[in-house]
Amino acid sequence: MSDTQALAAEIAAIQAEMQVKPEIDPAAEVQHRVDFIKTQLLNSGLDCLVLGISGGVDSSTCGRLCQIAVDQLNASIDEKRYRFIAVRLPYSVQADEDDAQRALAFIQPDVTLTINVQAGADGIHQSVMSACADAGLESVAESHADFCKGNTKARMRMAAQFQVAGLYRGLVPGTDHSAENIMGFYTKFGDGACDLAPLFGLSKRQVRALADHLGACAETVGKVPTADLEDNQPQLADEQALGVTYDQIDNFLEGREVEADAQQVILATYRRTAHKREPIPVPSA
Ligand SMILES: Nc1ncnc2c1ncn2[C@@H]1O[C@H](COP(=O)(O)OP(=O)(O)OC[C@H]2O[C@@H]([n+]3cccc(C(=O)O)c3)[C@H](O)[C@@H]2O)[C@@H](O)[C@H]1O
Ligand SMILES: Nc1ncnc2c1ncn2[C@@H]1O[C@H](COP(=O)(O)OP(=O)(O)OP(=O)(O)O)[C@@H](O)[C@H]1O
Ligand SMILES: [Mg+2]
Repeated sequence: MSDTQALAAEIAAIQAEMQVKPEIDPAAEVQHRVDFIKTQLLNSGLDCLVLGISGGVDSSTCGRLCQIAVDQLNASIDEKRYRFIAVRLPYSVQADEDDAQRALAFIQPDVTLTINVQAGADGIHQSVMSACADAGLESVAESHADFCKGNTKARMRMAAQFQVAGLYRGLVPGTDHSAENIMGFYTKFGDGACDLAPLFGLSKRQVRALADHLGACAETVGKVPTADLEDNQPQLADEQALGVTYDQIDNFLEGREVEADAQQVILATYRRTAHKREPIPVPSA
């Protein structure tokens, strides 16, 4: 096989793994994913869904799908057994809190909780930093420590959601879709940790199309994606961190033309983050 053929085969395999369709019917995708959520909840024997709502388009869309799913389940048994619990998880005060409130107004969750993750994230960060210093480990650049602390914030959010799920017999959906999945653009065992991933198989623009179909307002549908994890770079746009645009990632996923340099970044990032998509390695028997 020539290098060109090997590259084409690798791209085709990644596209198949990511399961993104070149075109979608948003109404059909909504019902398909609502049915998926209902099946997962029924099969679990549990009673609720617990999801962090940031104000971004991913959690707005996933949250609305969850609320529709529990509404449909309750209607089918004519009883209010199932609930969707939306969780606001600010680190102190969130700069784009207005967007989060807009998202909640769109989702209309059965229950909304607000859990400030600052004390937990700061506590573990400070304990880690002083333990490393006390042990004489070399100091790391302030920017790198802040980046790592950002991942701790994501893991605090994960811990909070799973505690609520434990308390009230719930599942934790995740908001990872294929444009994030291909780039490994999530915190391992942070927002990447979930019981089900209803948005998988969608590109970012397809997530926006579902949000629009569901009736989200233009601000939510078009909101600039941000992980907003770093103290030193608040509201950093994902596209700046990724080095490619979501349009370029979506074009790759949907099998459209992609500029050569963007394709290189996508492939290199996919390979580097393979460990996040693999099962945990174990020794052979
Ligand atoms: N080759 C390898 N084989 C097995 N494991 C490997 C490994 N390389 C790293 N690891 C492990 O993985 C860890 C690194 O992964 P991780 O902790 O995730 O950290 P990392 O991938 O470095 O950072 C997460 C990235 O995702 C972004 N993010 C996070 C959360 C939400 C969003 C969003 O879109 O909103 C984006 C965040 O801004 C950042 O750019 C290492 O510390 C190590 O434990
Ligand atoms: N401040 C927050 N409050 C509640 N949940 C949060 C918060 N920040 C992140 N999350 C959770 O972590 C998930 C991953 O964040 P991510 O930024 O990828 O999604 P988003 O904010 O919904 O959309 P976008 O990627 O467009 O910003 C969110 O979907 C949400 O479930
Ligand atoms: Mg976000």
